[in-house]
Amino acid sequence: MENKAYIALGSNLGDRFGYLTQAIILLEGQEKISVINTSSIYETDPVGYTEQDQFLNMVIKVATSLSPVELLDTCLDIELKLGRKREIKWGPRTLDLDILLYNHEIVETEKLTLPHPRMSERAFVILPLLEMDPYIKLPNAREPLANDLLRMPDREGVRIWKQKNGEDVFALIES
Ligand SMILES: Nc1ncnc2c1ncn2[C@@H]1O[C@H](COP(=O)(O)OP(=O)(O)OP(=O)(O)O)[C@@H](O)[C@H]1O
Ligand SMILES: Nc1nc2c(c(=O)[nH]1)N=C(CO)CN2
Repeated sequence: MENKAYIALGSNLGDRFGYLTQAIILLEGQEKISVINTSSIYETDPVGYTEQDQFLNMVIKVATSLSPVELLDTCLDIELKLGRKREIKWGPRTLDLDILLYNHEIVETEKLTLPHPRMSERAFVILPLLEMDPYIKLPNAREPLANDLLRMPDREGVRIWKQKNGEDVFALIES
């Protein structure tokens, strides 16, 4: 499990907390994935398509022996298992899993882009990511990601919903 990846989770339909929890359990249940850290959970105003309910968002860090594309396919499978339907672009969803970073790799294919192309514009991604790794820098970036947050107008739309206490990865979803 030599590779490290960050995955963003989002849900704004139905039992939002239940979907995030199930996603983490299903990821951890994969033989080639181990969840090694989780952020707090944030409640966030919808971005892009704004006529929809608030999201719960969080970021997790995994160790994996899957390739980036295999990890993406696993995430897409889990989205489907948890009832994801693709209807409106950027619209409501039971579960969204986006791979933010995979080691320091840069990938630009039709199926997968790494780092995730919209991550540095999204306070609902950057805040939970910085909570876990405050000095993180994207591959090829000149400045740490924290500097992007300072320039961001929508960070007021991101509030802690369930604070992570302690170091145990599963403390958050078991409490
Ligand atoms: N880093 C990535 N993580 C997840 N999916 C990606 C990534 N790069 C490209 N994709 C592709 O994006 C496709 C569409 O993803 P999805 O429908 O979840 O988009 P979205 O979540 O609505 O919008 P956004 O991509 O802006 O978050 C996926 O099927 C996948 O092939
Ligand atoms: N607050 C918030 N807004 C969004 C989100 C999300 O996860 N959280 N996901 C989107 C499509 O990926 C579009 N807009």
